[in-house]
Amino acid sequence: MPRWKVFFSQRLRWSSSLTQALTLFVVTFCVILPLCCHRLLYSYYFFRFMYLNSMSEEVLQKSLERGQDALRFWQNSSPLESTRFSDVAQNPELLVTVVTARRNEARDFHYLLQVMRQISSIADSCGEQRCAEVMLCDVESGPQENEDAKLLGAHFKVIRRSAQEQQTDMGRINTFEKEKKDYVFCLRQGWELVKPKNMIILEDDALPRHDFFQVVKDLLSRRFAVHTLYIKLYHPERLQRYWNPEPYRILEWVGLGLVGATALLLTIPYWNPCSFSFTLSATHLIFFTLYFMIAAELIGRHYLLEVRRISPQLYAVSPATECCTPAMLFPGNASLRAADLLDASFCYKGNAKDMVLYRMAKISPGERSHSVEPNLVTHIGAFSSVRPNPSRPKLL
Ligand SMILES: CC(=O)N[C@H]1[C@@H](OP(=O)(O)OP(=O)(O)OC[C@H]2O[C@@H](n3ccc(=O)[nH]c3=O)[C@H](O)[C@@H]2O)O[C@H](CO)[C@H](O)[C@@H]1O
Repeated sequence: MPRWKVFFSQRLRWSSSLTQALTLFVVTFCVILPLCCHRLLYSYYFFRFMYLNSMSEEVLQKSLERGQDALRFWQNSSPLESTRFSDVAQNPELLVTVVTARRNEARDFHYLLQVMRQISSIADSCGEQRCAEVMLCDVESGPQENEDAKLLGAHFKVIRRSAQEQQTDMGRINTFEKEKKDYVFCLRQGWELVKPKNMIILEDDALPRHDFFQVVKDLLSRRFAVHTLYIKLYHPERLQRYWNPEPYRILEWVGLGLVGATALLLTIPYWNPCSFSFTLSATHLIFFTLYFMIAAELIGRHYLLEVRRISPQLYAVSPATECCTPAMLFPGNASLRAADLLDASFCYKGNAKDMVLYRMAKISPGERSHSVEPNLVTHIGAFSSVRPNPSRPKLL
């Protein structure tokens, strides 16, 4: 064949491959995904300007209704029905301590009542024995009392920081140091009172999911748990993206792309509807790996993680991420070690207890910390009790 013919046929092949690739990208990323994902809150395609306000209002409204329901539930339930919770057994396999303070701005939402109602309804989900002993740790220090904690006093064991201790804190330390001291108090009291084999500390706006105890049980049966200072059971959804500085996520991302690309290239000859001229080659593998990686990030890693809920064994464990402590599992006597580490640091704005714990675990010899994904609790606290709030908080 003359050289000019070879040249042109090569150019034609290249340009046809390029056109196919471009068409695929445009159709996927500019048509199909925007159509499918524009209502997904944690997707890059989320139409914030159209849906954020209405979705935020809807979530606030639902939380308010759940709060009012929970209030009626606890007001109407006889203490006798739930004395099973107020008698806390010694040396339980698991103790759940819920840290609570009065929430003036979100009084009507009754976060604590919602959380305790959910815990009481899933506490028997582990088979014959109750999944955990449950305790409340009321750290309210203001002149008004924590009414929700008072109402629950008839159903659960409640421990309180002594008035004298709180007086010492008041006015002398900032909110974040006070929050840390409260947390340390609850960690130590829980341990001293019942000597549990493992402890969970929940913040009063962390609503456990239905499979909470099954997954915790599975985590505790895995070998890594023995050598762990803490396992984070929640990380904010908005920070779950691949494009975040967490090294293990990059591995997961590339792995996902490679698996998707290989599966596609191996199966394409059997179902190729448009007769694309794809064959298994390094260029195609790289192209489709990138294609799947971009798609996964744009759809939102959060939604891919949801698939893991199929079974407790599928929940992923990775090195701990920085932010937030709404739900923390302390295996063995780690709660005492964590209390000591927190006690040794001073908290202030920008250096709250979550950051301190994360950093202390990193620099303390022999200590390791982990996160589990997807989340085991839903964070329902739209209004913070330690930071200023907007009048109508948004979901993002
Ligand atoms: C979802 C999320 O990102 N939550 C984090 C955010 O909390 P938030 O800013 O959302 O504050 P929050 O109102 O959820 O309070 C966190 C916890 O502190 C308790 N509390 C409050 C006031 C007080 O004087 N003493 C006290 O112990 C309160 O009962 C709750 O259990 O920042 C905190 C650190 O500052 C923690 O890292 C929270 O996990």
